[in-house]
Amino acid sequence: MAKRALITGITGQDGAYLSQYLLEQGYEVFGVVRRSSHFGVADHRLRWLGVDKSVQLLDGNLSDLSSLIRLMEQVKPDEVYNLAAQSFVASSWQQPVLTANITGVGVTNVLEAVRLVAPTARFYQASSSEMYGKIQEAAQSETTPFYPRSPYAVAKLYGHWITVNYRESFGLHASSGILFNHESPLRGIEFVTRKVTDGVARIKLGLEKELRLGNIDAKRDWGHAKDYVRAMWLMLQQDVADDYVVATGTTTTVRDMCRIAFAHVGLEMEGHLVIDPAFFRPAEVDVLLGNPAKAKAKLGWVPEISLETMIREMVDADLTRLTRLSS
Ligand SMILES: C[C@H]1O[C@H](OP(=O)(O)OP(=O)(O)OC[C@H]2O[C@@H](n3cnc4c(=O)[nH]c(N)nc43)[C@H](O)[C@@H]2O)[C@@H](O)[C@@H](O)C1=O
Repeated sequence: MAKRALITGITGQDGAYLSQYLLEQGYEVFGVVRRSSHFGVADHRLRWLGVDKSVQLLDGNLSDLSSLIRLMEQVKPDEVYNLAAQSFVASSWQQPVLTANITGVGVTNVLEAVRLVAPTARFYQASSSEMYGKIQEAAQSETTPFYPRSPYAVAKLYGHWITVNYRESFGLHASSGILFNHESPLRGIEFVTRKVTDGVARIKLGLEKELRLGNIDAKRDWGHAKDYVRAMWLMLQQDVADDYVVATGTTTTVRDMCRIAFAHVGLEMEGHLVIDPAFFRPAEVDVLLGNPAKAKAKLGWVPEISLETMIREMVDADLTRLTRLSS
């Protein structure tokens, strides 16, 4: 019998790559999709990977416990991956209550549905390196204290601890992956890597002249989403549920990431980059650097795709996309 996986946030970047990975492993994949008047375009990432016809999309919402209970009854999942969230840090200052309700309390709704209907299912929570915020240790591991710096990070911290609590209170097989930034050609355009690769492609094609960014001194530990969804799956294959940092162990400034993108198309960054105060945040996370030693030792997980390779792949994908659009 094929294993059954239920993914919240299936239409996002990680949902799409995780679906592809699980289908390759022979899983039946079900995804929770919130209703929207744009339903027809919601699955564009799944289509990009060619897996849209192989997954089953079901109507549900993290803020509606009854919908999640019904989905658990219908799907009877072996594994549940909670990837849904309001995930854009900058927006969390504009929509702090929605972010708390979905990114934070939404986790409890999924956990409750699992506990009530599918208590033997294995559960994965998408926790975030943003929880480290104002860092308390140079390289952040599972034991580093948290110090969130945005409504998003505060909500993720709640989601993280409620996952730990349900594991300890009810014996659920609930694991939390503390994932550092992970990107790909399927990344949303509002996040800095994709904004840069799309902007560089537009400048190369003569569609734009400049790229406007905020704090380019910020440093992030960037990996590839394709590598990171493998770590999610590995966590749920362990006998005992636990929490793991997933990162590359290398940190790079936004400036240097940007330079890689411009260099790939043979352009100088200096003549095109404009610093725009509109993109600065009320409170910034200056630097993140993950220590993935535990994931390596216990899961045998190592990232395979470098930042340079990923940024080049993203620029090439944006060039192709924009060329197709303008022809
Ligand atoms: C792990 C974590 O990873 C992501 O959160 P993020 O790190 O906030 O990602 P980002 O790409 O929006 O910003 C990265 C850095 O880049 C700086 N930056 C400069 N100029 C612009 C700019 O123009 N746009 C943006 N977006 N950022 C800019 C910005 O100030 C920040 O320091 C999410 O997936 C989140 O869900 C998550 O969990």
